[in-house]
Amino acid sequence: MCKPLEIEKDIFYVGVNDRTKHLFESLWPLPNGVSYNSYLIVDEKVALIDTVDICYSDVFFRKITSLLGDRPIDYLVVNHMEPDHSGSIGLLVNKYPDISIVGNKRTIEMLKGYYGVTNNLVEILDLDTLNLGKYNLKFYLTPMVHWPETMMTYLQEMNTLFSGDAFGTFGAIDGGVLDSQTRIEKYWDEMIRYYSNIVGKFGSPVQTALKKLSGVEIDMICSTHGPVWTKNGRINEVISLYDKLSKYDADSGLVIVYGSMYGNTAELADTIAVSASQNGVKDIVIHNVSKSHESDIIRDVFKYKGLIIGSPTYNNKLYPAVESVVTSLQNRNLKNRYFGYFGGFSWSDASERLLKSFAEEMNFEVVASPVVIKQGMLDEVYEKANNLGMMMAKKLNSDNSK
Ligand SMILES: Cc1cc2nc3c(=O)[nH]c(=O)nc-3n(C[C@H](O)[C@H](O)[C@H](O)COP(=O)(O)O)c2cc1C
Repeated sequence: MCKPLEIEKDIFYVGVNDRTKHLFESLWPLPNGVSYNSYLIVDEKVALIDTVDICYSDVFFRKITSLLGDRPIDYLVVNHMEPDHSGSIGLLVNKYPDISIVGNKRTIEMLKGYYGVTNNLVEILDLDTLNLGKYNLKFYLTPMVHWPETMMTYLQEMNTLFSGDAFGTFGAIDGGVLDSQTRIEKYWDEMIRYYSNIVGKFGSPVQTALKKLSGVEIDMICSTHGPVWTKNGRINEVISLYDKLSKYDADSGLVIVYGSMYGNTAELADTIAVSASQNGVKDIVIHNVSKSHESDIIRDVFKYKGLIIGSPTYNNKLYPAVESVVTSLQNRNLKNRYFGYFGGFSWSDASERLLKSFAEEMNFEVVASPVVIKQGMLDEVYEKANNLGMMMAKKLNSDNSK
């Protein structure tokens, strides 16, 4: 069993890795696993920050015991009640019956609802502090990042922020817990996939939280998933990334998302991409909705400023997997995209109308007329597709030259 790692004086990592689960929230693939992070602060009083998924409680408790022996834990601070972090609370309370559980009003409601825990609760208000001896914890309520009870806990004397799911990423911890101890590049796309799929809807609350914390000196961020971000590592980049994603800002580049049964819509996608490329766009990603996982599509849509969606008409609607992507983007309140669309039909088109109303609802800037094929490809359709690729490239290039 891994011993708890002292990541900073008196702060110990007692989290666990999950390389077994295939789908996080039964939805999102975990090709590199995921970690459930928990931390112990050892002072005159001992505070545990969050717990882990109940499936890993055995390893978790053995880690804690190997560090503390018979010494009790005085406080559990609950930054987030999602069961991948709160799952071991029931067992924790059995093991440490005198432990005080610290949370806000919403946390306390959920503790009762999920685990029937109603004793030894310490309800804190925004900006309250808790003394542990030589260290003090300060609590920042950050509702809807990404649940209503979410809060962050700041260890004042160490400039360390325990941020809950914020700044977290998919990907188990392969040895190095600190970002400075591991090659961090492998986490980058997974962090965007995590943000865009799990937190993506809540750009505005994330912005509110970032503003609230803007005056706070932060040398280390301990989130509940993935590496610990440090001053000697990538903390500034991670904060900037969160800021950018939550503002729905994106890099110059193009995502083309399409569905196709018989190849006509796919051919249009390629034609548009070639035209965009010939007009100078280097970052182009094409996703076939029937093959790419939707979470990868959403990640790339959050990454890039240009978005073009294509769909055949299917039973007078969008192709089902395209409709699913469109709904997911609506759910995530995606903003500020250059948009184009294309489609196909055989007798009565719905794709053009539906993608047009999607663009209007999302307030996207439509860069060119849509391209729609009736049955097979015709020369005039190629021209329109070329035009769409070129107009998208012009938009993206003009941003780059600003
Ligand atoms: C199950 C099914 C339902 C369809 N529904 C419609 C429809 O409602 N209206 C229409 O005009 N075409 C409909 N089509 C025809 C397709 O939209 C058309 O063949 C299109 O070109 C397919 O694009 P693809 O070659 O990219 O697969 C349907 C095709 C299938 C297989």
